[in-house]
Amino acid sequence: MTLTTPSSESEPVIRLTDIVKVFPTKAGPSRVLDGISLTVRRGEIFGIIGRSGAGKSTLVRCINMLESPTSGTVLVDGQEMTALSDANLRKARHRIGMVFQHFNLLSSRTVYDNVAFPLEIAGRSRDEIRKAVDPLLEIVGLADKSDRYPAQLSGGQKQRVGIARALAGDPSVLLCDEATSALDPETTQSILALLKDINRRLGLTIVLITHEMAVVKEIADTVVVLDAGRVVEQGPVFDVFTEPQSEVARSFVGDLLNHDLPAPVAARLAEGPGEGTNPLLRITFTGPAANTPVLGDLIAGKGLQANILHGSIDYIQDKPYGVLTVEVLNGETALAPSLDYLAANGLKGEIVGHVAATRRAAA
Ligand SMILES: Nc1ncnc2c1ncn2[C@@H]1O[C@H](COP(=O)(O)OP(=O)(O)OP(=O)(O)O)[C@@H](O)[C@H]1O
Repeated sequence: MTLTTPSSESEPVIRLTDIVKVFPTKAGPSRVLDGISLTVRRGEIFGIIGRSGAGKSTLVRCINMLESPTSGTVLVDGQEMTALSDANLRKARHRIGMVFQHFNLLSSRTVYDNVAFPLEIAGRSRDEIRKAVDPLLEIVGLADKSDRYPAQLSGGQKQRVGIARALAGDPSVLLCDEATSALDPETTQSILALLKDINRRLGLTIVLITHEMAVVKEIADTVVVLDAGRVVEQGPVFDVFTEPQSEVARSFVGDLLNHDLPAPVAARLAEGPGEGTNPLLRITFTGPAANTPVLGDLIAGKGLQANILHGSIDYIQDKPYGVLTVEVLNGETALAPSLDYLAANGLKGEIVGHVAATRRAAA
């Protein structure tokens, strides 16, 4: 096994071009996917996020052709899925593993037999099946539970079986449809860690759809934001988190990174600048600039007198991202040089409002 790191130079493994899906409904045709084009590169974890009804499940089902697009092309591992005969499509699907929100295990089969199932269907011998299944149960940490039935497992253990089963056909791509949505936060963490481990150790490309930005933030390299069947934003997870461009991405990111002012501070917001108010300065730290001793420099070097009101620091793809909101007590003299200092050091400084002053600058 080799450790792999995806990069923008990795070859494309999935390429969707102008995918449209129209469902007939009683109320008339419903255009659920409206011209989606995207590229997933080998070895990356690719997140697709959107609100309920955005078209995520339909899109992911178009990748393995459980749903056939009304128009557009689906290329997986060099094969045009949209042009295959039924027999060749069945073969091509063996190379695409899928993990479901509700596990979809066979209740009358043991853990071992659930994982073995796709290999039985593919006509493998008992010996071949054992050689494939035993290491998979090791990878997902269920080697000691191979004789149990699904009803005797926790939700997280069931999903581990689902993941092992999806890996049984030695897929080149793993599709995860809300794989952690039915799990509690702690179990979610352990399943995400397992997916990340599988991605890194096996170099397996993973596409995961979710409505939770925390999931994307935890493990994805690239993210696409879907809204009403269209891609409204896409890019490296760090970029989408730190500079979201679309309204949908902003609302997902805002919820998670808590940019909003805490209620007691918001209650002090004044209509605008004026007598008896102080400016609120928000400083955003990203990447290497996060290691600059900003506050010390501003206070000691620029004479800033500031009251810290709110702050957080987070790590996205192991890179720090922080936001600090301070009330500036001596804005008339220190604000301009402070903003210049921030700009010169590659940090974002912005005035996000004014609050009724409760303290004045020390003379
Ligand atoms: N077979 C179908 N016939 C008609 N409409 C459908 C069909 N399947 C899905 N839809 C509609 O397509 C839209 C997108 O559904 P989809 O399940 O892809 O969204 P989603 O983003 O995965 O939502 P959720 O997070 O709630 O699962 C919804 O409005 C849904 O009602």
